[in-house]
Amino acid sequence: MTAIRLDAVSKTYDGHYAAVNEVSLDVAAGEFMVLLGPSGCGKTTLLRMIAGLEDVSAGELWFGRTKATDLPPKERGVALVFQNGALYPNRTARQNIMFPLLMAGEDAAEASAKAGGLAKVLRIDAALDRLPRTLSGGQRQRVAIGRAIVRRPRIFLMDEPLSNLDATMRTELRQEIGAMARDLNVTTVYVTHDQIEALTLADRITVMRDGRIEDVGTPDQVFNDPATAFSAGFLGSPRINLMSASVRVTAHHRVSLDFGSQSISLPPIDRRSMILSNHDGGRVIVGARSDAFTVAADGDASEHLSGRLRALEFHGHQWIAFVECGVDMLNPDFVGVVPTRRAPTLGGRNRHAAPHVPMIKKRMSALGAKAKTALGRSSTPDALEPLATPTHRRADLILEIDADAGLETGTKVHLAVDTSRLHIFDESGRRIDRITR
Ligand SMILES: Nc1ncnc2c1ncn2[C@@H]1O[C@H](COP(=O)(O)OP(=O)(O)OP(=O)(O)O)[C@@H](O)[C@H]1O
Repeated sequence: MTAIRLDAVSKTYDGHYAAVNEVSLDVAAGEFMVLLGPSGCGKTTLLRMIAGLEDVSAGELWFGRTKATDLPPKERGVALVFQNGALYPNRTARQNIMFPLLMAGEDAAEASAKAGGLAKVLRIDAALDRLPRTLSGGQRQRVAIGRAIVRRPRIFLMDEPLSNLDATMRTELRQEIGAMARDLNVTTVYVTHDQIEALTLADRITVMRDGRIEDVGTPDQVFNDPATAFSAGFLGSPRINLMSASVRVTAHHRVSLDFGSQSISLPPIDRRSMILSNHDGGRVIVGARSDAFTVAADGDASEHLSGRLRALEFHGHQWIAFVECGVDMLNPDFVGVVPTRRAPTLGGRNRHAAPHVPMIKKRMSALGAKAKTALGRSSTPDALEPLATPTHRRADLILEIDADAGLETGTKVHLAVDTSRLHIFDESGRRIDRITR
C-alpha cells in the first residue's frame, strides 16, 4: 500500500492555461479517493499526472517516501483503467487478464490461476474463455479492470470506468469495484462526475472546480457539512437552495438573516451568531436542503418562511415542491466563480484564484468592510478583492416533500426552518464558520 501526496501540483497548457492549479492533496495508503467535479474541472489531468502520462508543470508528487514527480510511468507501479478499457480482441478474457503477468515472466499456470481468482471477485468467471466481442460492455470493463489490477499495482487509477455502461450494469459494477478495492486494499483514485458513484464508493471525496480543490472529506462530511456553496450544490438532488440574505443584528445581539420581505433569526447559542454579529449589513448565502424545512401549520413555528406552492412534481418515490417565497436564489455553479483560469504566478498565489478555507477570515473582514461601506464609512481597498458577482434570481425554493403532505398547488405554505441545518457561506461561497475535518 502506498500513500500519494500532491504538493501544490499544477498543470498548465500553452504556458498560461491552468488545467490543474496548485492542488495539494494527501491520499492515505489503501484509501479509496474519488475526484468529483463537473466536466473540464481537471480531474483527468490530475489522474494522468499521477500515472505519469502528463508532466507536472509545477509542484511535487510523492508516492510514500519516493519523489514521483519525474518518475517514468513504468517505474510508478500504477495501473489505470479508462472509460473504455481496450482489450486484445483475439485473446480470451482469461488471456487478457493474464497478459501482464506473462509479460512480467510469470509462470503460465500461476498466471491463469490468478486470473481465475480475480474473475471470481469481478463475477466474470463464467465468461473467462470467451473473446471480447462476445462479452457485454460491463463484462469487457470487468476484464479491463482485472487486467489492470492483476499485477497488484501500488496505486490503482480509474477514470470514469462506468460511464459507458447502462444504469443497471453501472450499479452492479460499482458494487463490485467497491468490494474489490476493499478486498485488495490498494490505494485507489477514481474520477467521476457522478455524485452517486462518489458517495457510494469513496472513503473520501475531493470536489474539484476550475482546476482547484473546493472540498475534501468523507461522503458524510462533504454532503452534510460542505466547505463551499459549490460543493453543497454539486451533491444532492434536488440541489441545495442557495438563498441570498443580508445580516441584521437586532436587540441583544440576536442575528437575523433577511431575505427581503421575510427573515429568520439564529438562536444566540448558535456559534454562527457570534461570527455574524460583527457583520451587521453584510451579505451572506444561506444554503438549505429539504431536510432544513418542515411544512408547518399557519404560524406554528417561530422560524419559518412563507410562500405559495407554485408547482408539485411527482418523481416516483418523492414529490418535489416549488415554493415561491420571493427570495433571491443563487446558482451554485456561479457562486465565487473565478473569472479566468490563469497559471499560478511564481512565488505567489494567483490573485484571481478562488479563496481557500483559511481565507475565510479575510473574507469575513471583506464582509465587515462592505457593512462599513453600507454605513457610510470607507473600506480598505485590499479588503474588497474582486469577487465575481453571483447571479441573483428571484426563483422558487425547491424541496422534497412526503407524498402524504396533502398539499395543493396555488395554496400558501409555511416552511418551518431548522436553523441548525442551514449552511451559511460568505459571498465568495466559503463557509463562514470554520470546517473541522
Ligand atoms: N492537452 C491539452 N491541451 C490543452 N488543454 C487541455 C489538454 N487536456 C486537457 N485540457 C483542458 O484542461 C481542462 C481540464 O481537462 P480535464 O480533462 O482534466 O477535465 P475533467 O474534469 O477530467 O473533464 P471531463 O469530466 O469532461 O473528462 C479542460 O478545460 C481541458 O479542455
